[in-house]
Amino acid sequence: MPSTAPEAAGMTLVVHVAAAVIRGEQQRILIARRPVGKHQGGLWEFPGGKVEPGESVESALARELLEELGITVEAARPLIKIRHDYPDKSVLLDVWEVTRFAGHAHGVEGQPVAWVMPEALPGYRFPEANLPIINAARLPDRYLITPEGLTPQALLEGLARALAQGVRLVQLRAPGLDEASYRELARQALVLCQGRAWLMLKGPLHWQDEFPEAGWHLTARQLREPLQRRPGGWLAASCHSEEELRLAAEAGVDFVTLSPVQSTASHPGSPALGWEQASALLQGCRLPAYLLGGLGPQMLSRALAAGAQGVAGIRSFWPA
Ligand SMILES: Nc1nc2c([nH]c(=O)n2[C@@H]2O[C@H](COP(=O)(O)OP(=O)(O)OP(=O)(O)O)[C@@H](O)[C@H]2O)c(=O)[nH]1
Ligand SMILES: [Mg+2]
Repeated sequence: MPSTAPEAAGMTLVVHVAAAVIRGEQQRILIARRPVGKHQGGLWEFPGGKVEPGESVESALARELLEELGITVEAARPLIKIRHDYPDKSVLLDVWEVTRFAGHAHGVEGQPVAWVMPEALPGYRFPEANLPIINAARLPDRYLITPEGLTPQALLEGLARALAQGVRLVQLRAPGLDEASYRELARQALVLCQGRAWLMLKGPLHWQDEFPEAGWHLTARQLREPLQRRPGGWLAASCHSEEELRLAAEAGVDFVTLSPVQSTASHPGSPALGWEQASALLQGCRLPAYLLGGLGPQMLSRALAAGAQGVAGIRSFWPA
């Protein structure tokens, strides 16, 4: 698709930028240092540059990475799009994950480059717009939500199987359990997940202090309550509308689920968004978002094309 960059959105000129999260060995990611004197100079960045008029974002990405790093892109997929207003400039960062490339990556323009582990990214200074990119680069493309109606024992057994299959992000959802049983289950699940996957818990925010290693997944209702963000684990939220996506962004959550994309057995009463509306909502959302609701792993490429971080699932992701 031809680019409209720089595009006029109302009165604001938005500079369309193609940027790359380049994966190398051991999942390391290439970052480069912006020359002092340039916009956001001296900070680290994901390599890339402006999309030229008439150029597609994929061509721009390939051209910029050849110019700046001397590499040829062989495989890439959309990761996240971030619209950001700096005091002096508005950008649309169109970020792609480069999963395969040829050539030896080096700073062609003399800029320092570094291959860093995803979890080390938060230790580098990036431009203000980049935080969601860092989160998107660290998060996996599948988010498992545990099915309801299972005993704690069955939940732990299923969780162990899911971890063995490589699941890296899990939400412990067990609405049928009383509070004490849920908290006990959470403690055991955290032990299972340690060093293998991130565990997201649900419940009142004052429980968080009991589970410092856990992430927290807020309900849409909790998004409307006063929120105290704690340092440490991930903070996520369940969103179903444009308003909730906006509240999540304002609350500073790290990622969201957007649901229901299709109608599901677990939530029969909720009207589905459908793919078209889900994609439209993602266009306006700067946070990594997992699509949820009647989707399975086979819908991953469609979700990525719609602008999602990936797919979240309950039954379809639960190991048999
Ligand atoms: N490449 C890149 N640009 C970023 C990032 N984050 C961010 O805010 N930007 C902003 O996006 C714009 C694109 O910048 P660029 O300087 O790379 O563009 P370019 O390669 O075409 O450079 P040029 O202006 O020297 O031709 C800049 O205003 C920059 O500050 C990032 O992670 N990577
Ligand atoms: Mg550049």
